[in-house]
Amino acid sequence: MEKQPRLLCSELCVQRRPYEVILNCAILAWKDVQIGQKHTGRSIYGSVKAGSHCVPVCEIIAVQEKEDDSPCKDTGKWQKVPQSPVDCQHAFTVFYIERTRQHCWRCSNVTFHCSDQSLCLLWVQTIREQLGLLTNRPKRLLVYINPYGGKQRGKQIYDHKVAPIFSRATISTDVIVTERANHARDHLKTEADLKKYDGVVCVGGDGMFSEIMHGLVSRMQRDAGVDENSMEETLVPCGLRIGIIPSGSTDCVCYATAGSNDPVTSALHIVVGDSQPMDICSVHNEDSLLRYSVSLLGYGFYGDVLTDSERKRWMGPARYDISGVKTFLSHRYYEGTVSFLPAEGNLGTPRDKMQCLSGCAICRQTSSDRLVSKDEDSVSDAECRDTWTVIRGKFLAINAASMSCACPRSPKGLSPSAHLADGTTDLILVRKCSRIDFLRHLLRHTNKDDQFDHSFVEVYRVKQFRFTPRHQECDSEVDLRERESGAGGKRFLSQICREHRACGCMPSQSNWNCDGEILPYTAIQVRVHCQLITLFARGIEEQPVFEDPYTHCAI
Ligand SMILES: CCCCCCCCCCCCC/C=C/[C@@H](O)[C@H](CO)NC(=O)CCCCCCCCCCCCCCC
Ligand SMILES: Nc1ncnc2c1ncn2[C@@H]1O[C@H](COP(=O)(O)OP(=O)(O)OP(=O)(O)O)[C@@H](O)[C@H]1O
Ligand SMILES: [Ca+2]
Repeated sequence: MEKQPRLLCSELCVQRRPYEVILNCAILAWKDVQIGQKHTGRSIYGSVKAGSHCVPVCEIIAVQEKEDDSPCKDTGKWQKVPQSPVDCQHAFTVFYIERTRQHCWRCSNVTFHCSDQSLCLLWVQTIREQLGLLTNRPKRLLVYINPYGGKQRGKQIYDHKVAPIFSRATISTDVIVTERANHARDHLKTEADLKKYDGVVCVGGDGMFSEIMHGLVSRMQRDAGVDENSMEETLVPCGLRIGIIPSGSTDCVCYATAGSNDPVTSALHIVVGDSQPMDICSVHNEDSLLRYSVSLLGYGFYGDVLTDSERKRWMGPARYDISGVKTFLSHRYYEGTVSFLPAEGNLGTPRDKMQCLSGCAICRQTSSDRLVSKDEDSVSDAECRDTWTVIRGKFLAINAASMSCACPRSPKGLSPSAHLADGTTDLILVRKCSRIDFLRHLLRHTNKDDQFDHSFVEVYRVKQFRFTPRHQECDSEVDLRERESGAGGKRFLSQICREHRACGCMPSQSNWNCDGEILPYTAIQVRVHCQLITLFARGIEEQPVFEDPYTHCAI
């Protein structure tokens, strides 16, 4: 990293030891002057080895002056801190982000004691000025809490873990505790004065996130006069960022965008004003929009798990495991036709093992391509090229994963290489197979083995897809023939019905699981809308890099 000009450099006391403290516009660093040169290379992430510490300014949460004669933090006793080497009566505390286990962040702090008040004020003022330059940080948030999501701890989590962080960062909030399902969605769609806010936060699970996303996306389209029902329309992106404080049963949107489902980590991503664009699928039946989806659209296995689990909501998160085992044992398969428009260009493949990490090159490339060609994903162009692929078959599961869908149950997710913001979804077709093979496939979602490496599994990266269940294929085929051949159509109809009886299969059908909601139709048409919303997140960070913290702190 290039050396930045110093804004301040002083000798201050930390825990009664003298430290050389430096602030430039990129970092705050402090080094124990007695340990001096002995330190070795180490993490850029504010760790504490060898008496040297370094925190990027963009990861400082706040700075606060300490009252005179307050109890010394280090001893807990009321006392005047010793005068040597510097007088320590005047002090200020810096609150900053510290990385802990597995992508989790914590709010840490350090108190610097100064020789005189003017020096203390200078430090406080200069750090505040630097923080003031970080214009991506939200100042006013609208927060919706679902008190009944997950283990029903949403309110408690917000009050005890999140509100104190927002208040430390001087973020003002309007908080609404929801009173019914769709309360948040409807409020956002019709009532909320969005101009007052820099972002919207939901406290809950994927269902609650879905409410917020539907409210905001619909509001944007309505205000812009865009018809959401039409698949051909280019939707207008949302201006407000969305934060997720996870307290649901699966929390897959939070887990796949932050790397954990930890409420404090999510609150800190909001405070520092992170931005992660995200794709959204619109799901249609004929000329009407059914819903939007950001994570899983699943027919067959995941549809059946969800349908069964809805009757067991009272069990909390365990309902998915019980319904999962039950659905697995029932081993139902479904017939139908899947058609899709494959993704073109350098968008990778679902089996390329290129995980979508923070600053992902594929998603960044997609962003810049979109700036060049605004019309790049227009439906009519694609359809004109007539590149639809059609697959008929018997399936245990048809899944579309617009992101990895990583969650605590499956840390690498349904499609480990799916991208958050590339304008595509990964279509996973699991054909009819034996129970033991299906179990092998499911088990691979929980370990390092490749869940797509089975003869009965196919996976495609697509921009649009359609599904028609077999019984509707018959109907539409009949309709078409009847229309085409007039009276002769009646003969054709009876022939199809005879064939159907002969094959002995009951026209069974499943439901679509759309991000945890059941869709009322089985025949659907889906289109991916690239980067329609932005979250307060940064994607999953790579493991820390090691570097000399004091002089070459990489940021
Ligand atoms: C043997 C162990 C196999 C474990 C396999 C685990 C695979 C888990 C994959 C999870 C993918 C989650 C995708 C996210 C979907 C969310 O938009 C949605 C809303 O929150 N959640 C669900 O639909 C909730 C979906 C929850 C699905 C749970 C499925 C559990 C399957 C258990 C099968 C057990 C077979 C045991 C045989 C003896
Ligand atoms: N006050 C409320 N009363 C009843 N239901 C509500 C209320 N507020 C929100 N909901 C609904 O509760 C449903 C589930 O909420 P949420 O997503 O927070 O938890 P979950 O289902 O346990 O978690 P996940 O979606 O991660 O599996 C959502 O679909 C939401 O619409
Ligand atoms: Ca995607």
